[in-house]
Amino acid sequence: MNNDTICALATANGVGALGIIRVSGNDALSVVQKSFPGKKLEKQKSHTIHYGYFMDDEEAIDEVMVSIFLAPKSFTTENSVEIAFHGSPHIGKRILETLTKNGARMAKAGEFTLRAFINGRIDLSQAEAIADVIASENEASRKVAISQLKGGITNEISILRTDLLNFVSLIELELDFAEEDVEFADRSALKGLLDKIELKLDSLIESFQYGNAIKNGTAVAIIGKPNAGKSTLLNALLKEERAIVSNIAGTTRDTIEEILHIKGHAFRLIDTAGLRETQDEIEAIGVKKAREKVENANILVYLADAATEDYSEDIEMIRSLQRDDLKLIICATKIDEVLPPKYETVEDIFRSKIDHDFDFIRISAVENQNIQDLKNELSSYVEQLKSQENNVVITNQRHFEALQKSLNAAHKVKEAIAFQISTELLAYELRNALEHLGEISGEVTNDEVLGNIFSKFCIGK
Ligand SMILES: Nc1nc2c(c(=O)[nH]1)N(C=O)[C@@H](CNc1ccc(C(=O)N[C@@H](CCC(=O)O)C(=O)O)cc1)CN2
Ligand SMILES: Nc1nc2c(ncn2[C@@H]2O[C@H](COP(=O)(O)OP(=O)(O)OP(=O)(O)O)[C@@H](O)[C@H]2O)c(=O)[nH]1
Repeated sequence: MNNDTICALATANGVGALGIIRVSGNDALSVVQKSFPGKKLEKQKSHTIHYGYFMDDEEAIDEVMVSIFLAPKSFTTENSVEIAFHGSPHIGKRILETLTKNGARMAKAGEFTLRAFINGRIDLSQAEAIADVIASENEASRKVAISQLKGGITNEISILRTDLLNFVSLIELELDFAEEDVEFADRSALKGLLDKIELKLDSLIESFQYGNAIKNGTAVAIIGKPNAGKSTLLNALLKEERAIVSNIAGTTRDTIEEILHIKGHAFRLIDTAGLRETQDEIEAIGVKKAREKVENANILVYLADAATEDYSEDIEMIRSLQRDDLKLIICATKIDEVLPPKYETVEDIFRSKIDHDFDFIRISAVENQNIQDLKNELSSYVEQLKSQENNVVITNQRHFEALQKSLNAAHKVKEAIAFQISTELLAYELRNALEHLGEISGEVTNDEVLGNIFSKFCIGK
């Protein structure tokens, strides 16, 4: 690790009452001292705050407060200084320029947190939790991020790792004494441990569904034939919400999403850009576009006009879209236009033709009938994921993948035991399981993974 002294704006880039610049590294105090002549910073105690003017040569840039954190008692564990200035972006820029002249360099994205990780203050899952805390937008996401920051996942996993490590040592001992044909590691005890580990990993892996709902929201696709009432329903759902329209990069195509909050959880109502095109085009795109829309959705809300007679196309569409992990809600729309017996028959038609669980709701978007029922139904999807929740919820794709790989290796160890495959293979898969668990806390890692994680941080974090 290099010992450069780094600096960056820690607050958001824009006008504020105050702005804060952080400086971290061996020379943090002397770098700031050059511009803060009033007080001998080296002589001050850690965690003290000092008043004065920040100078560029003879020129006073701003009246500031300087806070000192002496190694190892700082976020990065290095000497750190924070400069709180009047929140003008111009002043922030002048101070950073001066610090650079004084011998600091501008920090890269995530570099403060990277240092906190490399210097052992936090593990990798905690570093990721910091990014999640910053990104949290509601109580649900804040709570899981803080629990992860406090070491939630690492604690769960380190117990499993310790037990596994124990067996790895015994198995390696067997390999060392291969000639003698002894068994140090009790196979049935190992199998017992693996059962326990599989259970734990299974439940952590399962929690990712809820974690994902918290972190990214639940994706809802609204599909139906032209004129079924999709736009009208969307407007009815979003009535009291300020619709946030976002372009999500990285998906195969541009999708527009409108965010709907129900009981503290976010639902992303997915719209594919360009779906509302001319009539010809809608017919041409049909199933293909609908499939793209539903591909990554958790819930499909299918709208069928209660006033029509023939539902064969709707049924065909639903059949071609249905998947086991997709919650299906069929809505008979425009019920204000028909008499009750009619929508009873609509439900019967769908019930007899679709061999997939679904909820059926009759709505009128125009008269705002039963829109709340639909919201409740959406909400119950998340509530039901939550009820499977364990204490620790996985919200991170990287952790999810590491847990899956570890579970896979655990399965293979069990196979190796059951079929009495070589001790070498057993040791190999055990180490594999261990290594994948270690990836989560970063005990096992590589530069590419680190680069990937920290480059996504903002500058100054
Ligand atoms: N001003 C300021 N506020 C901040 C941060 C910061 O860097 N600066 N943080 C940055 O993310 C977060 C808090 N995280 C921190 C973690 C550890 C230490 C620290 O100095 N720990 C020492 C001393 C602890 C003590 O005095 O009890 C230590 O643990 O040794 C500081 C901030 C949020 N608020
Ligand atoms: N009576 C009644 N009319 C409705 C209702 N919902 C939608 N409509 C009408 O049905 C027509 C089509 O509604 P849209 O919301 O544009 O339907 P859509 O599915 O978005 O249509 P496309 O954009 O062509 O796919 C409009 O004239 C709406 O006013 C409803 O609940 N009751």
